[in-house]
Amino acid sequence: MVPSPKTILGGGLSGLSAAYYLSKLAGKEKLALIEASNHLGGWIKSEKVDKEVVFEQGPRTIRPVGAAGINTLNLLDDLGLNSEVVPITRDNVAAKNRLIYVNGELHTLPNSILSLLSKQKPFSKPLALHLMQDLTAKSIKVPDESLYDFTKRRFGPEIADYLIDAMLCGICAGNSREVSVNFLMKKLFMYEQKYGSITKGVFKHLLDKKEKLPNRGLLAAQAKLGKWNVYTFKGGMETLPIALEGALKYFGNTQIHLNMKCEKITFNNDKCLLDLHDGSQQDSSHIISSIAAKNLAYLIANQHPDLANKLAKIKMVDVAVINLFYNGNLIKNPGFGFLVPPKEKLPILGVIYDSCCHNYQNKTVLTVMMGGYWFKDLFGDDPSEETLFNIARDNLNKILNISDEPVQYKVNILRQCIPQYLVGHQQNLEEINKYIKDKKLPLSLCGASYNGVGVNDVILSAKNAVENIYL
Ligand SMILES: Cc1cc2nc3c(=O)[nH]c(=O)nc-3n(C[C@H](O)[C@H](O)[C@H](O)COP(=O)(O)OP(=O)(O)OC[C@H]3O[C@@H](n4cnc5c(N)ncnc54)[C@H](O)[C@@H]3O)c2cc1C
Ligand SMILES: C=Cc1c2[nH]c(c1C)Cc1[nH]c(c(CCC(=O)O)c1C)Cc1[nH]c(c(C)c1CCC(=O)O)Cc1[nH]c(c(C)c1C=C)C2
Repeated sequence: MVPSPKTILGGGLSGLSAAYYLSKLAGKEKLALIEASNHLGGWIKSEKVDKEVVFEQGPRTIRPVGAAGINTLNLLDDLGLNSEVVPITRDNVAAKNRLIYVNGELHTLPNSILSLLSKQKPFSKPLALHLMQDLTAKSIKVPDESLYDFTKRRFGPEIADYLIDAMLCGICAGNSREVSVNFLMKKLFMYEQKYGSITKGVFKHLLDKKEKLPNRGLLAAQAKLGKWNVYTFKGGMETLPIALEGALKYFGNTQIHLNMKCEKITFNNDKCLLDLHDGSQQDSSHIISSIAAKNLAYLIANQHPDLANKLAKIKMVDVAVINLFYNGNLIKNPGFGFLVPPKEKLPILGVIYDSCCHNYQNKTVLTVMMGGYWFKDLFGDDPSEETLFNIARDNLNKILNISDEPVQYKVNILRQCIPQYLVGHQQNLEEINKYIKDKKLPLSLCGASYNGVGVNDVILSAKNAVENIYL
């Protein structure tokens, strides 16, 4: 009898990465990858609109640091993508200039020791003094807390309102009053809980061994030596899923099924059965689910309602992405882009200056992101593309003083695209993993819903999920 294949559910970046790592470990074992849409890469979509200009719908830059950052660079080495990478080094304006729009003005966020020590708008005193509030702030014992409450308690309201609120918009389009402190500041929160202040924790841990990092391949070594801040790809981010798909085809042991939504999963002893959109069924010895937790919840709800309830707690938000391309250099103060803290009550979350990262000559390419946690309140259930475009253009015209019309633009509404790690996320994750372990379900989880929403995180989550099967 032919053994049932291991199945990867979802063909986004995490599903493709899981298939890649699994292919390398599985030897001759057959694998299946099931993807609901006709496209591999999930939210990663790059559309070429002229000779050099690319409209990115999803991610556009990757960080090269930490274990997860090195892991991605090593994967790029393996895939032979070295010559496709475009580094943005720490001395590049796109790395140094990150802006926020507050009180009708754009302000550069502090990017050097000197700028931490001097008073800079919109802050009422030097940032260093805000940070020093931690020394005298009263500590409280709590199991988890919102990012907003934590930063307001430790550093004061200006840091929470301008810096943290804006940063959270620029990473998960979320509300810092609901997102867990562990999402961005796990270590700092642990220091406060253990030692009474972040500063004390930092000093106590100064001599700690550094995080164990994987060996650096060629690209990771170049990134360190060359002081890369972030990087992207010449032909756009889709270069990565395309290369992963190519590698899977080369290995030849993964059958990729596109347009094949999974509608139900039934676990039976140590086997699983997937009901597919076309009425067929797929037997599987193990499922690696890379789809959003709330989508997985729906598939298992009948048989495992308790697990489904826990998975469904991991909420997602909608983001409208408006790419615009203009002739000429329209950005007076180049940089990475700007974020708008929610306190400003504007209908946009932020704008990325894509042309600054790619060094396009005499062209301006911008991406406006809108909605997130506030999508429905701002735009209702089903805003038209025209409405969203007009809002994006009017805000750009006002904030960047642009009077030209774009040569081209594109509006996409990314429904349920970014997970929100709400207060209690960590505990919920532990309960999810315990349930799967206790019931001995042949199920592994990876993707943006669990241990980090960035490109690096989802690739590493896939690698860990695969390696844990073979432990
Ligand atoms: C607007 C935006 C900007 C971003 N910017 C950055 C950035 O600059 N840097 C960075 O590091 N990260 C960024 N990210 C995050 C990063 O892009 C994502 O976290 C990552 O791409 C998620 O990959 P994934 O595979 O986990 O999920 P997805 O991309 O959601 O893939 C899941 C796949 O599963 C499929 N699927 C779902 N249900 C089923 C089913 N029932 N049956 C079969 N298939 C199914 C879907 O069709 C999809 O293809 C951004 C994300 C967004 C949305
Ligand atoms: C306004 C909406 C969004 C912008 N980017 C994202 C959203 C939802 C998504 C996103 N951006 C980054 C990540 C990865 C985080 C990681 O763990 O690596 C994700 C999921 C990268 C990022 N972008 C900004 C920051 C501060 C970061 C964190 C890492 C880094 O330092 O590079 C800034 C930023 N994001 C957006 C804008 C307009 C912006 C402006 C300064 C858009």
